[in-house]
Amino acid sequence: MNIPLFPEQPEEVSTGAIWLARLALLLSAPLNWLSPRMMEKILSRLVRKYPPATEEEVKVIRDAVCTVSRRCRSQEGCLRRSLAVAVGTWLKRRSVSWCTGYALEPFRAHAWVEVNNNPVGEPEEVRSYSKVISVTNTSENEEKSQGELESNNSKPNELGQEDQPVHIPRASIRQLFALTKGHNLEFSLVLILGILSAALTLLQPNLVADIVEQSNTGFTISSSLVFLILSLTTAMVLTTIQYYMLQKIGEGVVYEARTNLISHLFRLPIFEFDNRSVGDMLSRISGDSSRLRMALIQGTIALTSGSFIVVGAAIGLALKDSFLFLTALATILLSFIGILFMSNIIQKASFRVQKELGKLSELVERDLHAIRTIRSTNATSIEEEKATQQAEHLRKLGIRLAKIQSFMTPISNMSIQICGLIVLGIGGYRVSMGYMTIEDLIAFALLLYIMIGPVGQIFGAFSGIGESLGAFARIRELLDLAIESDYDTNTKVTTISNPSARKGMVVFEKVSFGYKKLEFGADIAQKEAEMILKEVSLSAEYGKRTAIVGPSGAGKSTVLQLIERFYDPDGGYIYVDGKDHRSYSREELRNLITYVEQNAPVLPGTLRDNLLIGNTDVSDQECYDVLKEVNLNYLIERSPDKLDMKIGDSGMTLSGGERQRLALARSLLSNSKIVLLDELTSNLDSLNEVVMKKAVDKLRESKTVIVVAHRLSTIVDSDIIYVLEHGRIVGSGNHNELLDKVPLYRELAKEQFLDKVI
Ligand SMILES: Nc1ncnc2c1ncn2[C@@H]1O[C@H](COP(=O)(O)OP(=O)(O)OP(=O)(O)O)[C@@H](O)[C@H]1O
Repeated sequence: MNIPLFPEQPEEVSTGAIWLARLALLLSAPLNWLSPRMMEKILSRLVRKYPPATEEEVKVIRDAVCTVSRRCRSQEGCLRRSLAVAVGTWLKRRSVSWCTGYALEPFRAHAWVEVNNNPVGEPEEVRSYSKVISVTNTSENEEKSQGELESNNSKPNELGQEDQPVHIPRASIRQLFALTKGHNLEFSLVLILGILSAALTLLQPNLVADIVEQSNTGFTISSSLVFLILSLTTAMVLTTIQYYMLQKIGEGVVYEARTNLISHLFRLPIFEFDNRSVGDMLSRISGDSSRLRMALIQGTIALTSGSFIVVGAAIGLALKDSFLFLTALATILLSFIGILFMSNIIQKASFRVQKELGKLSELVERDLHAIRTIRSTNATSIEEEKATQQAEHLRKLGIRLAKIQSFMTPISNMSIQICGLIVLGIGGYRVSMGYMTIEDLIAFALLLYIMIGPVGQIFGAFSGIGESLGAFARIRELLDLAIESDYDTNTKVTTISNPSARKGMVVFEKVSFGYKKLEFGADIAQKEAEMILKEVSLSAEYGKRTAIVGPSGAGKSTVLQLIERFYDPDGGYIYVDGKDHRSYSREELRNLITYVEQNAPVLPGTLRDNLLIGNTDVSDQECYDVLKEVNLNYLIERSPDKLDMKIGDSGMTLSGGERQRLALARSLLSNSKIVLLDELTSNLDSLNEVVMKKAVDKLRESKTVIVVAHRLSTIVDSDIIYVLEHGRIVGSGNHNELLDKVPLYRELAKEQFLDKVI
């Protein structure tokens, strides 16, 4: 859902208002970078003196701002527009209130303008925003502040249809260099060093000219010679320091990009992982992040010392002969346009290389995970062939990129040579016509020579920046995805309460869900074929064991994933511990629940690490006790490292059954009220199955336990069993009741020789 924060088709306004809006947008632009509290301070200072605007006046400015600024479907957009309206009214010596707030869904934050506490022309929905900041137009005392915008000014995440990822995402140089924000001091130092070394370099031709002039009278150690040596060595030292500092900044930027990406990936909604490959994500963290360094170093050198030398030499050239200078400039500009065009192609080619590299990582990573299956099925050569083909494809793309890049150097060299030839040709002509002296032409050529290196540097930087922008675009593609909490709601969302959903219970009320996201406003009834769960109603009580059984693919694990809020239902309600489960923050909700996944994955690390995931407040003795309870005590007995014994990557050194028992041990240690166990006994022998049943029974005493199982022997004595078929509940009751009235259950029981009443 997109709330029209401001009208997308504003009313027509006068040209004067449009210009006022442009000015207001320009003046308010720097405010966009400030924290909401700072904005609040500045705006309240601005508006304090002036009388309040009328709603009509504000609407005119608002429509003008909406006409000038194109879109407003994000936090950033509404901030920009509402600030501009506030500044626009101030320019007209009027004032308004400026507010920001939280929306329940789908936006995290919103900003708007109020007159006499009424949002101007906003739809009803805005009233459901919980206000965070309000700057009033009457007195400072009335300024309200209810806390700061949470999660700082992180980039907006839009949820509209328009935001489908484009095929090749683009990133701008500004966005790339914004990564250096935390290194302003170092950057200023690099800039100063750049200016100093450029100044020293520009001095050198004059010093050489002096030395040549003085050498007419024989060689002497003149002050010019001393200065020349000094300027050469000082410039070298300054450049070394400059390079070192840039490398340092580069490392900082790579670190920043990497950590931002990692932290963002950890917070993406689960559905984002359904169609993305882990290998590709990893290559963005490792390869793409490293590529940012190159652009920053090359670009900054070119833009600091390089551009100063170019500007300084250009001024010198223009002073010597402006006509000749303009001719040289025209040739350089022409090749510059060509290079710019090629840099664009490099960016796209580099993006493709990175993307294919991601695919190769994905392929190898997947194979390495399934290495046992690959070996046992003799599929090594086939998989190797696939990886080789992908590497070959990558090689071809790399060569294509190299071809484009290698054009850059000859083009820049050729343009420089052409420039030199033109200067000499036209210069010679001008000397012969008496427009300039031969000494001036020599000096001109010398200055041009000094300029050549930095011009080449600048051209080269475009190639490097193009490549880094390709990599940065891939990083941004992930960073621009909304994180899980963006879809969060707050306590005010509590909608309908269900009297039967009491404390400690998990209740499903007509829950429908499909993995394929429905368009906004789509009728669920008409999309039944796409639904994995269809109007599922069930309830799991505290102190009882609730089982869900059914054929493979019926939707059993999906039920558990909805309770965890990995996905949100398309219809119906879920109540957890007496409340609509959307009324909790995800963190609160997950604190209430322990979830043991189907394959009981184990994190790489020690036995202790795995027992204490999410719950560090556990003593060693408790760990030993719980391991004994699940019959895993032999693990610590056979290893001298005890709880610190290492478990291989993904628990490879444990058997499937041991992993399941370890997962159960973890849930026995947790303090959560609700335990969800998905196929916990699939890998167990009958002895260990009995041990597990006992442990689950112990859990049931103080928790709500929901068990998903194929093997009916593990759940026949559950308090209530739900039978799920094709996403629908086809029966519920205890084992005996189900045998009697649900044919599917009877069939399942018969297959497992459990069709006897117990
Ligand atoms: N992330 C996903 N994206 C799309 N479809 C999915 C996803 N996860 C599961 N499905 C589909 O949803 C259906 C129900 O899956 P679910 O894992 O809930 O079944 P299940 O009853 O637990 O099966 P099993 O007993 O084999 O584990 C299946 O058809 C499955 O293919």
